[in-house]
Amino acid sequence: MDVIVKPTPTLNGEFGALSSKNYTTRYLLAAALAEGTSTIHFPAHSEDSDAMRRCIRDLGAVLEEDDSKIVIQGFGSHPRDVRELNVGNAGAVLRFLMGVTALCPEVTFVNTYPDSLGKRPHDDLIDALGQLGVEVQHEQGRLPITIKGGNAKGGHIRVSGSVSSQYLSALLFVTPLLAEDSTIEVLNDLKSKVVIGQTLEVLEQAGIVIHASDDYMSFRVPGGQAYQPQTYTVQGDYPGSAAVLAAAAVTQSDVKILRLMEQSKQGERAIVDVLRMMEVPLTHENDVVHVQGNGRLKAIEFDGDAATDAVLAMVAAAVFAEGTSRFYNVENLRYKECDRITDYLNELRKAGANVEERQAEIIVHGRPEGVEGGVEINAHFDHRVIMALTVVGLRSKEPLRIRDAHHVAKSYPQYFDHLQALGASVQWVKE
Ligand SMILES: O=C(O)C1=C[C@@H](OP(=O)(O)O)[C@@H](O)[C@H](O)C1
Ligand SMILES: C=C(OP(=O)(O)O)C(=O)O
Repeated sequence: MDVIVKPTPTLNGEFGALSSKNYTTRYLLAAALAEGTSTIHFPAHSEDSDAMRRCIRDLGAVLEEDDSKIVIQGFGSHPRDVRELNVGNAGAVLRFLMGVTALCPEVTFVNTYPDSLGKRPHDDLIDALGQLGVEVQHEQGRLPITIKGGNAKGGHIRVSGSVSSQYLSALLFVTPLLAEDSTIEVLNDLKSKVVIGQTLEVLEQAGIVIHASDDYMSFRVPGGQAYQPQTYTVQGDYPGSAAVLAAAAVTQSDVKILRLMEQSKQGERAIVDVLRMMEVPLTHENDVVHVQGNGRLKAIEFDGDAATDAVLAMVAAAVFAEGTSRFYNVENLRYKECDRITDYLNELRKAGANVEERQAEIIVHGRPEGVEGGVEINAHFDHRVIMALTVVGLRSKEPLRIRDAHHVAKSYPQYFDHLQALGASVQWVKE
């Protein structure tokens, strides 16, 4: 399915933010790893969170869900012996479960998105699992991947953090369940470091003890622990909301998004500070972000690693800013659903934006007068490319047609409904 995005001068209205993808995947996993019954209120519904639901069910968890909560009977440290798992296109789900299946005799993760997740590297995690005595079969570090676990006991593990924080999160989820204590040493840089704060927060809520250094570069994990069944409540999602806030920033708007916690550990809450630095009129009080956009924005410089999943939305806003913006320290955007630097900037250029790339930087020469539009956009299987190009389309002179926009459902299936409710001219069309 494609979406046609037409120029839309004004957006008005309010709605509750979608539920956080990162917290939903973590709570589902923590509940599955507990023996006993856990409840998760307001879990996210999207392809990625559904992938985690499907896989923990396959591994032996029992799930019962109604409109507002999911009740999970976990399998504790004894997942069922399954042959295959299908994580769809969900990177975090794959990596977390590659860790957990170190407890299983033999599981194959199948490759259902060869052009997206199928291209992403997992070498650093494969290497770390090898240090735990887990045999991993793989295609040059990529899917399909077979994990032959069952013998992992714990010990000293070194893992590189220079490509993704998800490898470290995977180890933090599984090592507490191993018989012996573990120490984890992070080599090189740790990208998306703030996300580790979310992992540690959830582990602590599940009663797991981890001793982390202040810089998150080394960890001591006592073995033989048990996840406690818990009641969790999922907070609103900043990465998805960032795109709607960017849309409000580039139009004449009066838009409120509710349920966005000021004290959240989601790094992407930086969208609020970034838009403020761009001089977009907004407030953030009582978990409500209120944007009263006037369409005028100022260029900024920003370290994107702190807010990795909101950078594309920030860049989309910068397309219309006065001056040149620079988003630096973003190399790991290249290892996501697509190459979010080269592929994304190619699509932005098609739409008429003036952008430049470096290996680890995106540079945007703003065009406050608007961009031409009138072209077809390749989504590259990437929900965040789809959301960001939609922001650009709202302020293009001619409509943008975003091909295969249904991939937005990876994280935010209601994105276009929410925008329509605000008055955006967006319309689904069959190919
Ligand atoms: O741990 C997680 O849930 C995630 C970590 C981040 O990935 P990287 O650590 O690869 O940057 C982020 O982009 C992804 O959407 C979710
Ligand atoms: C990169 C993302 O997800 P994942 O790595 O889990 O596929 C994302 O949601 O933008």
